[in-house]
Amino acid sequence: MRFPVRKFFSYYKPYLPLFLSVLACAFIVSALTLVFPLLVRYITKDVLEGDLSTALSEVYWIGGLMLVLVAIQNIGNYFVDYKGHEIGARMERDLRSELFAHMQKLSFSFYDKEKTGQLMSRLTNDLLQLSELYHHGPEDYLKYLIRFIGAFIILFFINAPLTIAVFCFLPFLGVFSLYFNKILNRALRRNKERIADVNAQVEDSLSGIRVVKSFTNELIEIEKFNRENNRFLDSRKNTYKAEAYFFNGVETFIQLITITVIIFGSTSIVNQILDLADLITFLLYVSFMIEPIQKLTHMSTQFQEGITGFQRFMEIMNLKPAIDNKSNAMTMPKVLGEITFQQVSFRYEDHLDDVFVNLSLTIQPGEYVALVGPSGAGKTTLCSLIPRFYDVTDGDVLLDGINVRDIDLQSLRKTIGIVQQDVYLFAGTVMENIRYGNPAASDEEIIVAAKHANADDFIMSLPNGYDSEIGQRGVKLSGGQKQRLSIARVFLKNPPVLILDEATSALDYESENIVKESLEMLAEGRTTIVIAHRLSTIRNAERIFVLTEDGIVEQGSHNELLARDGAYAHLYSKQFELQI
Ligand SMILES: Nc1ncnc2c1ncn2[C@@H]1O[C@H](COP(=O)(O)OP(=O)(O)OP(=O)(O)O)[C@@H](O)[C@H]1O
Repeated sequence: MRFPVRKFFSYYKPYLPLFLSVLACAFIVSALTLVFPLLVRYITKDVLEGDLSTALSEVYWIGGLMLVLVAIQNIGNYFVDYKGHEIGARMERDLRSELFAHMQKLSFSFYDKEKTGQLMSRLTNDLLQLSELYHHGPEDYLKYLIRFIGAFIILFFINAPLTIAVFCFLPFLGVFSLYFNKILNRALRRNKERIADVNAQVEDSLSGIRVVKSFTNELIEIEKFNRENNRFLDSRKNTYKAEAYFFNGVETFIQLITITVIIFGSTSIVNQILDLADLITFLLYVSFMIEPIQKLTHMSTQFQEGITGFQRFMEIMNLKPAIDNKSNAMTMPKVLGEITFQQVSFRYEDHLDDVFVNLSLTIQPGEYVALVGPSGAGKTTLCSLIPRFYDVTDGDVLLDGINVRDIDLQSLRKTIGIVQQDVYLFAGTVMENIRYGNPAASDEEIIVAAKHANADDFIMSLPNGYDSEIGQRGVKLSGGQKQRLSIARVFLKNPPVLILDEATSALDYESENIVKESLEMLAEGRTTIVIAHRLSTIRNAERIFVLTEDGIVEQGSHNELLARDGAYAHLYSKQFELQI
């Protein structure tokens, strides 16, 4: 991936005035640094040429001048350090926010492929060195470039042949640095991938800690973690090896430069081409030239980390959401809730087989229908096409006769409420979790929704009522209680279309009855699609669709389908036998 230079620099835009003042300050500080060896040269020449009384008085005023310069430099450095770092940190914050906002837009198909822990790593670890790069990058390069060019000019005036001898090493040093920067970039990129794998492993193991413990598989998890941790160590070892080659290679060049100056300088003194004061000044300016090389070499790891972090940031930013709004997407006015699948075919990305082909069906506004069929037939998938969690491979899905692809995504998804078997609650209070259904709802509306969902009684029995913390993913609640909170959330959302995907299948008999009651209330006046394995729960559906790998093979009421003695009757009798 080529480094996106323009995009990288675009993040300076909001802070340009402040950043330019930091740069100007860095410029002044660097330029002032160049004056010091000249002052030293001035004094040394006076002392060496024997004019001691003048030298002494000049030492005082030059010393005073140096103090003033040092004070200006330190104030300037304080401003550069503090404000420069602040700007860098702000920019890193901006990138992180932008990445998170972008991730929110990416579609299900993206999340099907990516591991959560790795994405977390991109958001945190990867961006950590960016503030340093944004701050130190331009500022240090400017600072050191000024010193370097300044030192070169002054050196050239002191002794041109010696300066040229010193500069002969630089092209080699340049090629050497470029080569190792490439190797470092690769090594640091691998580091980031490996730490992302470690994060993914932690996320996976800790999210499933209950399963780990119930199977007493802690040792397996520790082994898996250690494997990733060791891979991270290996990649770091490679990075340190590259760094050691690089740093020491640069040091060798620097030593060669110093030795050259000493040998050529000493012979020049012997040949009376150069005096001692010039040689001291020369050595000071050479150190001025060398210091930038050393500093930039040692910072190159940080810079490269920032660069690889930015490249990995751009990999995600360049991804377009697989499902997005059309430019002229329409906002739905009042939705009646008619749902039509027209010759719909669907295949998951990277999969060879279609989940269904040429499937057609229509659900009337306000109708209560059930979707049954063997596991893996595609019931959940079919329902996920209505809110466009995935787009059809072929055919159309219509809501009130309008193609869902033509509807603004927010507007479309606002019309659909989903209650699943797998309830996801956020760490926070009961109130906050129900409010998720409608962030603008008042406390009173939330309590009404909870009452409709048969949740008010148990909420009031919690230590802090609606303000009780429910723990990560709602661990402090029972399955039935979590389900009732999720139903309250949908009551609050008040959508005209409802999808109940195995909403009661994980519950015991008593909880199931309470939840069923609230679901029936929720379904009133809405187009409702119920996905159920337990056929006894959908007997009252107006129509039942039987979905198998051959598509919709039957539809009708419970009694009609039993009378037909086909697939549904077969499924039903199988379940009935099992229950006996
Ligand atoms: N995100 C996904 N990526 C790839 N394939 C998937 C994905 N989700 C489901 N599938 C596959 O699509 C097919 C249909 O799955 P789906 O969950 O829709 O079936 P289902 O009828 O709802 O099953 P169940 O009754 O067991 O919940 C299955 O073969 C499944 O493996």
